[in-house]
Amino acid sequence: MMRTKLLSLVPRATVACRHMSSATKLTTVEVNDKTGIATLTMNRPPVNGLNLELLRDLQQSIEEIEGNKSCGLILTSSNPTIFSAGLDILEMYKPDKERIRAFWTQLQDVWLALYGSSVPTAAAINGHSPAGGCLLAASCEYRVMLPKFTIGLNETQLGIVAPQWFMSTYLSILPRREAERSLNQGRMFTTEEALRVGLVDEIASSKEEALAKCADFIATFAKVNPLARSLTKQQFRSADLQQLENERVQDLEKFLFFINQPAVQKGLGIYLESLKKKSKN
Ligand SMILES: CCCCCCCCCCCCC/C=C/C(=O)SCCNC(=O)CCNC(=O)[C@H](O)C(C)(C)COP(=O)(O)OP(=O)(O)OC[C@H]1O[C@@H](n2cnc3c(N)ncnc32)[C@H](O)[C@@H]1OP(=O)(O)O
Repeated sequence: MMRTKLLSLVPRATVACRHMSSATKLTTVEVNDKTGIATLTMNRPPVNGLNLELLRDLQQSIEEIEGNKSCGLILTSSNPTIFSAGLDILEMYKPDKERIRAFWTQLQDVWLALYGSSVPTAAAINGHSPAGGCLLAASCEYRVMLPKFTIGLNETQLGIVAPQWFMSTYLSILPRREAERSLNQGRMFTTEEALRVGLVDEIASSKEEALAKCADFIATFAKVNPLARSLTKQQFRSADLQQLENERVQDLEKFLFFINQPAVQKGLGIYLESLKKKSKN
């Protein structure tokens, strides 16, 4: 907060972008002084796996952006080929009892903050975006993706089940038939396929272009009354948000029960091994 206040004293002409949060975190926030748009970058090598710490930083950054009166939020990644590999499977495989509770609760918080954000949101998807990575992108209002990557909710391929609020997020973008079929299949879409079904809105040839297209989308609201816009967005999303708010505890217990099933643990172990083998080849 102190940092933000001090930065606001710096004459505007001298800085094009203000770094609002520290690079020691797993996320950074940069606010463009010209457009007022905040870019939130995930930075957890090697694959932006969503572990407890990255989720905490994501939530703090979203709150920071909500609090600093930014005109919009663009979510992206510092990794040139991976937006996010989704939930860090190591959080769910042979989990620590207390930590896994905190982890899932934090994921719920991030989704509530991002899906329910009062500012316009867009994702510059500059790399692969499976499962939890897709959830983050899909929680935004607009998506621009680079070619030759993949995106989708692939949970069933791992022998796990996307909970109701993952499904609601998909349903806020895709026609019901497409959402149901691709979730059942655990389908990963190529960039071109994602554009065709409407999972992404545009394709860009570079990260810079993706960020610019996201900024253009956010700029479409420049002349719209911000309160009217955000209350309208809230009305569209409130049923989904309320459902998770009302069922948070049950959702956590369902997750814990499911993830601790021996068959699920065995499946996650095999999947992790296959990822490790692949990375060694
Ligand atoms: C009645 C109804 C009941 C309902 C109940 C509901 C209960 C809820 C159940 C649980 C729901 C959970 C929802 C889960 C969501 C998820 O997000 S699960 C995660 C899914 N993610 C993936 O499948 C992606 C896996 N990764 C990849 O496909 C690739 O890594 C990549 C992202 C395409 C990148 O490829 P590449 O650049 O080639 O990198 P790699 O060499 O593959 O990986 C580098 C190292 O990173 C490790 N790694 C990759 N992904 C993950 C990950 N998600 N978690 C942990 N670690 C990961 C990989 O193993 C490599 O590690 P090293 O070998 O040690 O280098």
